[in-house]
Amino acid sequence: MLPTYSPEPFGDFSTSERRAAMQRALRHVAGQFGATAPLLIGGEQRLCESKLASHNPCEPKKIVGYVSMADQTLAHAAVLAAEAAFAHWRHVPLEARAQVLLRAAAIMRRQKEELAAWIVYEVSKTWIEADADVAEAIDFCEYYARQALDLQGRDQPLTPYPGEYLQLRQIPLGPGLAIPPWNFPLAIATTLTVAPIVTGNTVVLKPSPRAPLLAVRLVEILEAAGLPPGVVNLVVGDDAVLGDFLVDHPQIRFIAFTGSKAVGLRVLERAAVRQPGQNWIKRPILEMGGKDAIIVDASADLSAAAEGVTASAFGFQGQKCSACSRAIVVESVYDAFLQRLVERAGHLRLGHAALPETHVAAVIDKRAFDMISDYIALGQEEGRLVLGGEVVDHKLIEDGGFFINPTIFADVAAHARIAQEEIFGPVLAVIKAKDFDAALAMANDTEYGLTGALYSRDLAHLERARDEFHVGNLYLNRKCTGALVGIHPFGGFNMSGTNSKAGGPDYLRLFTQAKAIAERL
Ligand SMILES: NC(=O)c1ccc[n+]([C@@H]2O[C@H](COP(=O)([O-])OP(=O)(O)OC[C@H]3O[C@@H](n4cnc5c(N)ncnc54)[C@H](O)[C@@H]3O)[C@@H](O)[C@H]2O)c1
Ligand SMILES: N[C@@H](CCC=O)C(=O)O
Repeated sequence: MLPTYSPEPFGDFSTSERRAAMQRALRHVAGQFGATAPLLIGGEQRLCESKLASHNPCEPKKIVGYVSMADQTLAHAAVLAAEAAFAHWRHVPLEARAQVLLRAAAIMRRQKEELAAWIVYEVSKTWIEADADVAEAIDFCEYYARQALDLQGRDQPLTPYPGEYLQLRQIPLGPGLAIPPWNFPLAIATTLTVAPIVTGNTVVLKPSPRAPLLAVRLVEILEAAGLPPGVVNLVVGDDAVLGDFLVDHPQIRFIAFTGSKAVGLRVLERAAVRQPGQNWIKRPILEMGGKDAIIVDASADLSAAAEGVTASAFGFQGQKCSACSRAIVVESVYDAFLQRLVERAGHLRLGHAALPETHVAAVIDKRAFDMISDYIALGQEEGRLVLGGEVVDHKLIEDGGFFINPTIFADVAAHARIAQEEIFGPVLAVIKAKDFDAALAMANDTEYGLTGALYSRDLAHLERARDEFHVGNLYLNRKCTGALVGIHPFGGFNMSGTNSKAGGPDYLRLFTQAKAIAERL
């Protein structure tokens, strides 16, 4: 019998052993820089002539590694491999499928620092953020292994009917796509891949070209955990070449996507079109962006609120869908809160992700750097700069890293562009509300609805937030990032996606279809 699920503890880097282990892992991984990883199709490693380089955002001249790049012929081969593997994988006993996830979790646990080190270098997460990414990947494997045994290991209860033997079975869908974003390169690649396979589906995993190496690591781990050939196939390449091609492919049955609103909506539209030879309705599972707000009311503990807003806005450089990008503060405490916030966020240290003392490191790449810089320029017109703002010109930094200071604009109007559009960087808009009602209305007045938080000691306000704050993940008197698998099922409303609730009790159901069987006795 499996022990009860509980989330993987976070690394405690205050101990000298853990710090030394992480330093060793960083050196070990740096020693492997520049290697070329193959694609994996039908269990065969495929090295191609064209290669994608993955750069360290803190030192972009350093290439962390290369991955072979697929063209459409190889992408097609990957879909056919997933289709072929489905014929046998769907019949592999559930316990054996769950075992693969449990073994993968055990391997990840053994390689915890090494995986975190790859994340530090590939996407520029600080130690604690990288460690949390690995812990979440482990949690997804452990949690879904148990959930699958619950969902598919027994027939679902039905109302008895005289003279009939009744069953309701959850069966897999078929071969599908897993399309993760770059910002949780291990955790989200893991949830989008292992949830479908444990329920008997097969997968073509197409990671973001901005962070392909952790997907390579994931596939290696799944192979080492005993996953048969073809059950997960890895293709990496240009979005313009592979994106629409894979989404449109007639043999694809479901698309598990996490990323931006624009791409999510594109996937949704294209998936709705029936292609020649396609005998099913494709099932899109889409988790998209956010414009998440933290409300601070007149009764709030302002120091706790400043701490929570700082962590939510600037953790991983604000590059989380859950990041707080709007602090909505009631007039009577606005100045006092702002002062505490600026003081708190002003202590954040900008630096290389590989250094343990760093709080905020580089953003993912030049494209992100330029886009965030444009929003900072716009913020100068739309608000009053109270922290940061000067974009650190990457040319001025010796290694050319894409560093941007934590930036806060105060007195931003609720409908300003920096208060409505997802910036996905370390930029926070602080908005004044005349009272709690106005604050709640502003918080809900966006096209998104992913995370939100309220800092308050007023029981009536906390109750109103439970009822009226329209977000998929609501947090009361705590930060709005850091959902834990099995504890805070994650996914939003409105343009934030289809509310799939990764790490929740219904998630696996999205990768199955229900078959009702009645036998006359
Ligand atoms: N709601 C969530 O759970 C969640 C979690 C993490 C990130 N996000 C969101 O993801 C975004 C950041 O990630 P990103 O920059 O990688 O997003 P993105 O939309 O640019 O890319 C997401 C994935 O889609 C792929 N892609 C791009 N064009 C495609 C196409 N035409 N067809 C198919 N796939 C295509 C990318 O290569 C990548 O793998 C932010 O908006 C963030 O809020 C949401
Ligand atoms: N699940 C993560 C966010 C994932 C999006 O980037 C959190 O809860 O902070």
